[in-house]
Amino acid sequence: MCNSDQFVSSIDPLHPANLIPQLCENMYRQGWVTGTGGGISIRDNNVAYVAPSGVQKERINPEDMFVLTVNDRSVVRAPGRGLKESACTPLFFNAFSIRGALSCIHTHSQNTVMATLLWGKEFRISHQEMIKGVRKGGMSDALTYLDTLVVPIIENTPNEEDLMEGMAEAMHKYPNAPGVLVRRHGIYVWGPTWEKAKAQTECIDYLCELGVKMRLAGMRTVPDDGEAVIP
Ligand SMILES: CSCCC(=O)C(=O)COP(=O)(O)O
Ligand SMILES: [Zn+2]
Repeated sequence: MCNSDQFVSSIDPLHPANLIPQLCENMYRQGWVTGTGGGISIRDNNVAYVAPSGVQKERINPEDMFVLTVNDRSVVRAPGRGLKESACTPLFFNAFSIRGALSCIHTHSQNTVMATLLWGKEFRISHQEMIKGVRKGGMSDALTYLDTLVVPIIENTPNEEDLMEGMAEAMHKYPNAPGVLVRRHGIYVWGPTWEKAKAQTECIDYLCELGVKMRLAGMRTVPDDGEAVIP
C-alpha cells in the first residue's frame, strides 16, 4: 500500500472515505446524483475528501477517493486510472472557506430544478414546519417556524467549476442562506457536519417540492403583507 493510501484505508464506517460512497448510494436512490453528477465532500481537519468526476456515484469505493488540502486544493491522494476530482470541488470549497462548513452536498434533484424554473432571483417559503430543520447560513442557530427560508438562485454556466464565483457572490450577499440554487441544474447545501448538511439538504429539498406544488396549485409560499395565513 502506498503511503497516501492510508488516507482511504480505515475500518471505521464513519471515516469520510467509507461514508462518501455510502451517502452517494443513498443520494442516488433519491434521484439526487443520477447520471454521474452531484455528490458530497467531507472535510477532515486540513484535508477534504471528494469523489472522482464523471463516474457512477452509486458505485464508488473508498479507494476511488481524492484527498485535497483545504488551504490550496492541492491533491495529496488520487486514485490514478486517469480520473479527475469532481468538477464540484471548487464549489464544495466555497462552503469550507466562506462558511467554515465541514461538509457540502450538490444534488440535481428535480424538486430544486423545478424551484429554479418557477422563481426568479430567490426561492422563498414561510409557515412550514420543515423550515425548523434549516440553520442560519447553514451553520448556526436553527430557523424558527416564524422565519422565512430564502435561498438565492444563480444562473448556470456551461462548466460546473465556473459556478464558483457566482456561488461565492451569492453566499456573501445572503449570509443567512443555507445553500445556493443553480438554475436548470440543482443545489449546493452545506453544514457544520455531514449529518447536518444531509438533514438540511433533505429539508430544503422537501420545501422546494412543496413550494413547487403550492405554486402550481396557485398558492403563495409566502403570504403578502396583511394577508392571513391559513391556519
Ligand atoms: C450529467 S452531470 C453534469 C456535470 C454536473 O452537473 C456535475 O455535477 C458534475 O459532477 P462530477 O462530480 O461528475 O464532476
Ligand atoms: Zn452538477
